Amino acid sequence: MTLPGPASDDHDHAPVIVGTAGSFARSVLDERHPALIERVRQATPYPPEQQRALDALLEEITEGVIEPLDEAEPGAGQWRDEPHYGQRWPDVPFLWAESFFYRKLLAALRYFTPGPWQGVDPFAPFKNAELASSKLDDELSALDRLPQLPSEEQDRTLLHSSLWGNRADLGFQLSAGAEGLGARVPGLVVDDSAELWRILAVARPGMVCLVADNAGPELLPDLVLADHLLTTRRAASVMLHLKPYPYYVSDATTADALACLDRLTAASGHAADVGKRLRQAMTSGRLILRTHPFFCAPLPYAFMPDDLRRDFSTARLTIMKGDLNYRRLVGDRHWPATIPFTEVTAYFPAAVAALRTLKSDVATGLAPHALEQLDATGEAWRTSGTHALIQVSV
Ligand SMILES: O=P(O)(O)OC[C@H]1O[C@](O)(CO)[C@@H](O)[C@@H]1O
Repeated sequence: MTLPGPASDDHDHAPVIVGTAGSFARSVLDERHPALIERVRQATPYPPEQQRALDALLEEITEGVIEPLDEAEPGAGQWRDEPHYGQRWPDVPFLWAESFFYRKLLAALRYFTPGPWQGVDPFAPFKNAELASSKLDDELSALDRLPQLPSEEQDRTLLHSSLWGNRADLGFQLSAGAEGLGARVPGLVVDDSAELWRILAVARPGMVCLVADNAGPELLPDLVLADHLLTTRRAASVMLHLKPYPYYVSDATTADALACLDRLTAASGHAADVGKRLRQAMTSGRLILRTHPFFCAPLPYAFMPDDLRRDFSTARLTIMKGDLNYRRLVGDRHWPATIPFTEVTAYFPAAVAALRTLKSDVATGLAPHALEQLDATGEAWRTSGTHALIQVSV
């Protein structure tokens, strides 16, 4: 999974994000990852072997250098030729370091090793607690008011619930701590939603790819949006791309998608109707699940493999959810924030939309005056999850 050469000259110009001292990336590596190891230990009574492996991982990420996976680890071959071994974690690309951390965490917990712990999602206790929360009951009941809204308002409401659902990521909440998440800033940093609806307003609807991000409170509104696209005939089918294994704490896997469907069908009113329709859509092939291994790769989408490129190229529109997908879509670099979104996504094989709350340093496609205003606030608008955007490139 070595990063191939730059896709274009532009990729040479903006520095790749690494864990520079004092940076946001560094706080993730130094604070969030050790805290996550502790949370995982507390959530599940792992036996001594796994406890020792967690100790070793903690020591490696805090005091050591990056070590390859053990040769006996299933799938180790895919990570054999990486160029970053022997370096300190903050000194390599942040995107790579985070991705490899999650892979090593799963190796320590024997997630891929045949035996009693194979396939046990270490983040399931957190995901389950979120999905069971009564706050979600209220949000699902609120859907009953949807049919009374004018159709444009329905579109906007469901698109924005899916967008803001992205704040509900458990890794992010780990560092938000007791103060909780800052208040949302209502106006979007960029709003290309009119273009998004225009792309989907065609006589013969096509397939829409929805690249999911977090499970539970984000995936539920994503599924409701998928149902809305199908029922309003903006999409003939929806291909829902999920993670093939647990990743970035709350990222959605197939098990999480099925749990969300159950949560919908077990609700009442409109939510239950959505759940039933989506179950039918799955059995009839109009809601298609995919778990391509590339969704857990430490690479930008510019380096996606041909089969995934084919899926995206046959879609009328691909909707990328969340911050990590955004970093992978535009490249995890210190871009000038005013560089056009269309320029950094020019390699993408068809229309693509990003629905993201801002939770890392990357920003593109901002109008110069918007950037000035944001910087003038003195707030951490890039990383605090208080701001959001909808960007589209055709
Ligand atoms: O769930 P999301 O929106 O992809 O956000 C995950 C984000 O969490 C981080 O891992 C740390 O903030 C980011 O680097 C990443 O982009």
